[in-house]
Amino acid sequence: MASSGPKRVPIPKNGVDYRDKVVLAPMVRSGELPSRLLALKYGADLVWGPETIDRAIIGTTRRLNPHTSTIEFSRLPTSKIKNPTLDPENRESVIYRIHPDFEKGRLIYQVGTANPDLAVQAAKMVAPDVAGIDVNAGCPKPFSTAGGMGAALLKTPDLLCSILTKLVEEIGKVYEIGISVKIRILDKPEDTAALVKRLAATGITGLTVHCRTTPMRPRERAIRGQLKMVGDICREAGVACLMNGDVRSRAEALQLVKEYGVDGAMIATEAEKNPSCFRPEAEGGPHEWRSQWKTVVIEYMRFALQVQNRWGNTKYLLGQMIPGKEKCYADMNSSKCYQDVIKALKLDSVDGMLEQAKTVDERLGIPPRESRASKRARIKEALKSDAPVKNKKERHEREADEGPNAKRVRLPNVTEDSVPNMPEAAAPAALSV
Ligand SMILES: Cc1cc2nc3c(=O)[nH]c(=O)nc-3n(C[C@H](O)[C@H](O)[C@H](O)COP(=O)(O)O)c2cc1C
Repeated sequence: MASSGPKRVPIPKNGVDYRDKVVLAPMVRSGELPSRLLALKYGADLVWGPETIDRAIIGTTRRLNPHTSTIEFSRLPTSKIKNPTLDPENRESVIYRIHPDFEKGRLIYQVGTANPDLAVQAAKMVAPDVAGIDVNAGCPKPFSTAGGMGAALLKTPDLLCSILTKLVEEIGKVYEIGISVKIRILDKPEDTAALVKRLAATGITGLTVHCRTTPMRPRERAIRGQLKMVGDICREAGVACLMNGDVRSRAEALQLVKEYGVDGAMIATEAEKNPSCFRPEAEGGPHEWRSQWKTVVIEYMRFALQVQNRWGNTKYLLGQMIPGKEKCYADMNSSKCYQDVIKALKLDSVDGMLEQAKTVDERLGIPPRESRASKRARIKEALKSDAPVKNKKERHEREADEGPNAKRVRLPNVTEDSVPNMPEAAAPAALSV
């Protein structure tokens, strides 16, 4: 990889060298702990956590969860304050979760901020547990830019530089971890160049450039025309430069890094769908998604259960990883708890996963519920011989099967909603006549 240069900012003792790395991008929702662990398992060199706003992490309580061996930063949800009887370990209150063993030296915390003091306060909360702090200066969403955060910082370079300088002085140097920034390109290359020069002079050790301008939609092709220039400026300043935008695999990343003279690459959307994109070619490269998604999903489920991931997040990620055309996509979508989804994915016979799912449901306080798909299948089964006859042809067919005098008993008012939850084995008997 192109990592030689006239100058190199020294690598902090507890921090990371961003050079020669293919990394998982920061992704709200899609960058929670199980997703990061899976990316690492498949070979990601570093993982970014989802952007977490400074005020969200400030004031949280750090504790080790003995059930999962993870460090959790949590706060009391408002509902819990109103109702003190709620389970004190309610997962919904966890703002950020880290696996101190698996992520050691490889996790970058991304902060959303528009205020140097709050940025430092937030960074102090997690600094002993992470290898670097990254500032989000690229998010175009109104919830970020409205507060002057994310891509809005590209228009206030003085503020962005003061945030980075303060983080370098009060966090980077004190905790000896890396400080970096993630930006987007600006319309004019000369404006991007001027900005990157200023940022690189703040003492940061890494800079990621997302090769899209702020108004560009994710589906628009990344523009790589300014990339070499950004890489050159960073190298001149001794700052590692990661490229981002439309990188789909480790192999492609390595080739692009060479082509554009940057130090590494960051993958987002492809990793969300198929984290095996980080697999080295020597290990077979990425799985072919449409045919082998299940291999990846099984590994994901192992991590989700192991760290007792929030159910809603697990379901969301499964929605990204399972091709929409698969039959089990709909079943997964109607799942209401871990036990449901394990059955929907037909993983009940895999390594005690169903048992584990039961424990996790209990720990997360998710009441056992039957999915719509399973309920529908059960009702269909129970009503099979009693379904109303639609037309003459159907009646003839049925009479041929059962004889004209076959006893036909309709179940009164049995609808999908009126069938109570009951063990599947008990259902047909309860409905038989
Ligand atoms: C679901 C999702 C969430 C994202 N959240 C963040 C975020 O928290 N912080 C950030 O800097 N960028 C975020 N991004 C942008 C990505 O990090 C990345 O810059 C962008 O998707 C381009 O990379 P790609 O072409 O590989 O998808 C997010 C993207 C996606 C798809």
